[in-house]
Amino acid sequence: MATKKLDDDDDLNNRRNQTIIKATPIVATNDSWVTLYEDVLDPTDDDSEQILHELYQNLPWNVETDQFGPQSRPTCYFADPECTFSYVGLKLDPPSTGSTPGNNKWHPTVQKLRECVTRLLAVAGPDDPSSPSNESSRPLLTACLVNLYPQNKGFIPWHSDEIRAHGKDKVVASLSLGGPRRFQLRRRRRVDSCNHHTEEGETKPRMVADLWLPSGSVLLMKGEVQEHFEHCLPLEPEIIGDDAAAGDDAEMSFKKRQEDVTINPLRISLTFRSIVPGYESSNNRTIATDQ
Ligand SMILES: O=C(O)CCC(=O)C(=O)O
Ligand SMILES: [Fe+2]
Repeated sequence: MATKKLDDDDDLNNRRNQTIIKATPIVATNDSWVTLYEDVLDPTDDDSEQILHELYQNLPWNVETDQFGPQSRPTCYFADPECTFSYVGLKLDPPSTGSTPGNNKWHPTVQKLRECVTRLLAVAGPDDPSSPSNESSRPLLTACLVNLYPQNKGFIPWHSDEIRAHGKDKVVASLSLGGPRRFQLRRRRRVDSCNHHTEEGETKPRMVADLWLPSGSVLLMKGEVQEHFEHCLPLEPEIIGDDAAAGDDAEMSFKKRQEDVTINPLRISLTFRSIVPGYESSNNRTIATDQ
């Protein structure tokens, strides 16, 4: 994707293709993997900035209403035929052309990014157990929920993704554009038969990760991650620390800092998913309520 401008220059293309993608394991147990891949898109290439603004302006954003009310950010959904995503009382179907029901209509840029993330997961390494196996003949990434976090707005509260339709690999691979925005991951709490809260791995700290997702990175969640963990993307408070209460100088310096730094910058995430075509219709499932 980032090589678009270099199409006529094989030498440069070759060099770019050798760019090192940094992989940081965040969770790696026998059934759950969370890995952050950085520099999947080159952040120094203005392409990622251009793609961010193209998607921001051109995608058909919509604030969906789920069982808890209007969602905390606009989204839009692309998917292969019959790849319905049902979560929190909401059913998202693949876009259709209108006259041809079920005809898939991926936005061309989202489609190119799907190919880019598919390539990343394919080369993530056969020795890496977090690398999805995709033994079926259909594409691994069949759907994409795109999330918009407008500047100083847009967040996602603590939740686990509803992945019952995501097949064996249970892949959610989130490509970040813009930002950075904060991402937190913690162990899930469960209520036992006596109505007591219990935590998975009670001897370990509950919070597992608290990091900033850089533009051009991909956060892969795979396996039983949603079963054992929950995640969120909070909004940072606009006033940090005691500065506002600490007198004129501090207030001035805070205002200055605000001019220099956008605390919650515009971000778009493309969450590519391994939804199995026909799963929801053939299972005629009831809607889960775990977000
Ligand atoms: O924006 C992200 O990277 C993750 C979004 C998310 O948690 C979701 O769509 O379920
Ligand atoms: Fe999520």
